[in-house]
Amino acid sequence: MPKYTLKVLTDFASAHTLRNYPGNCSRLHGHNWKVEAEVEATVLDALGMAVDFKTIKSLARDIAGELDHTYLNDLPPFRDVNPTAENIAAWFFHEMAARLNAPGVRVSAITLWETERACVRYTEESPKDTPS
Ligand SMILES: Nc1nc2c(c(=O)[nH]1)N=C([C@H](O)[C@H](O)COP(=O)(O)OP(=O)(O)OP(=O)(O)O)CN2
Ligand SMILES: [Zn+2]
Repeated sequence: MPKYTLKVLTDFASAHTLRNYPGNCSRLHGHNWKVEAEVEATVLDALGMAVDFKTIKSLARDIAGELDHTYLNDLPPFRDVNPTAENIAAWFFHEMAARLNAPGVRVSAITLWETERACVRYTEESPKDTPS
């Protein structure tokens, strides 16, 4: 079966502190975060598109916009959850999945670059991928 993986890029700038971190990342500092959002589909529409890039760019930008120029620790999702790259990527994935309303298309991965040298890629295994 064919599989199309589409990827769009966006970014945001925000500050955070890592609670209980044994080092200087527990101090206030900021990053220019980069987000790679991937969605996958197995079928194309009559135009030959899995989903319009404009649709997924707009979604990714809207979600990134909620984080842009904020202090992440103050936002509801990160008041009790440390705003690590891992937790931000997972939150972004779930926000994107909840808002993507295109038949036969699903969010497959969010890669979040915290610096130019470090990123996390968040995915979710479907039950059929899990060994029994
Ligand atoms: N697994 C994770 N490790 C770290 C995270 C994280 O979210 N997940 N976050 C941090 C800090 O936020 C920190 O700001 C990152 O700093 P660092 O990796 O030290 O980046 P630098 O570019 O400043 O440092 P170099 O050592 O020069 O690469 C830390 N770890
Ligand atoms: Zn940091």
